Amino acid sequence: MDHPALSRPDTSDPQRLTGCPAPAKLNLFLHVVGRRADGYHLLQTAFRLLDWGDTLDFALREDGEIRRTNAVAGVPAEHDLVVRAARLLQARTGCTRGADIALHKVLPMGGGLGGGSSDAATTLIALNRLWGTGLSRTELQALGLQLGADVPVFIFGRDAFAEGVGEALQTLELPPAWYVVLSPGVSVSTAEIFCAEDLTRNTALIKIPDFAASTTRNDLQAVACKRYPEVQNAIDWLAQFAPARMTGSGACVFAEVFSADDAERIAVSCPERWTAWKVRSASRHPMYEWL
Ligand SMILES: C[C@@](CO)(OP(=O)(O)O)[C@H](O)COP(=O)(O)OP(=O)(O)OC[C@H]1O[C@@H](n2ccc(N)nc2=O)[C@H](O)[C@@H]1O
Ligand SMILES: Nc1ncnc2c1ncn2[C@@H]1O[C@H](COP(=O)(O)OP(=O)(O)O)[C@@H](O)[C@H]1O
Repeated sequence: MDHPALSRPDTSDPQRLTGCPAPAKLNLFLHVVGRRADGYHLLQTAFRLLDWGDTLDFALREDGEIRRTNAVAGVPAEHDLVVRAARLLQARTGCTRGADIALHKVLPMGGGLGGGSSDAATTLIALNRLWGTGLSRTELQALGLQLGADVPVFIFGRDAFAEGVGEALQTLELPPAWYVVLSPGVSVSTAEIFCAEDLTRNTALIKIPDFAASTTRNDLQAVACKRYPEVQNAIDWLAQFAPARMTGSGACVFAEVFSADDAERIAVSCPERWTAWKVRSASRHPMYEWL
């Protein structure tokens, strides 16, 4: 499937920010290298930002209320990371302003594309500007980590090599690339995959320069494929064209291809029961300069 590229928000009205992008990510590799006492896993992973994602609109409210103004299938407003992010920023800064928030969902949920986390990151960046709360990038990253391990990288705003639970970030300089991203039509719970008895949790540490050359993998892939055979089927199908692997805890799988034309050709030949997208990398978050 084709999709519009992400654009920059409209900032012409000081009372609102419309068309704020929330890009997807891929985990180019993901190694589980240990486990913390609280059960969270220590990782090494490479995050790649994509020129594809959700968009959000924010309108200032002076009464302090946080309202999501549209329905989102499968995500009640009170559970939405967007609403939780807005409340967290209020609590952290003592801000008495509120917002109406519209979330235009494009990314498949439970896909390992980080959609919910990116929505939350965009909310923190946008409201920090709309409310004039003035937190720095580092402060927002720390706040975002309270919402989920994947939130900080979207505030960091660049391709990154990540350690810790995904919050210790170093910039990665990667050449532009085209990908085919394929959703095998199942939604995978991140917690379910990390809790699995059969997950390998002791992969040896690598150094950043080894990343391209070394044999990396996604340690979560075998676990997800065992529980969701369609993920393995999707990898096998995509691997006919280029090396294919799962992103994050799944369910989406991806392959880097040589050109936009190759991506298009492969995406349109995807079996009907799945959905495939032609996607370009984005080396920076479109709102990177706001922090
Ligand atoms: C696997 C990754 C790779 O980028 O992405 P997704 O597949 O979710 O996109 C992330 O580590 C997911 O980050 P995120 O989706 O924010 O996870 P969180 O909400 O913080 O955690 C959900 C659950 O996953 C487990 N979890 C998550 C991250 C981590 N480093 N170790 C864990 O054990 C915990 O059981 C936690 O309760
Ligand atoms: N704004 C949001 N967008 C998507 N999912 C959300 C959102 N807020 C909360 N969630 C919850 O988070 C779960 C996983 O979200 P998502 O980020 O799409 O997947 P993943 O973590 O696999 O990348 C969803 O199934 C949903 O229950």
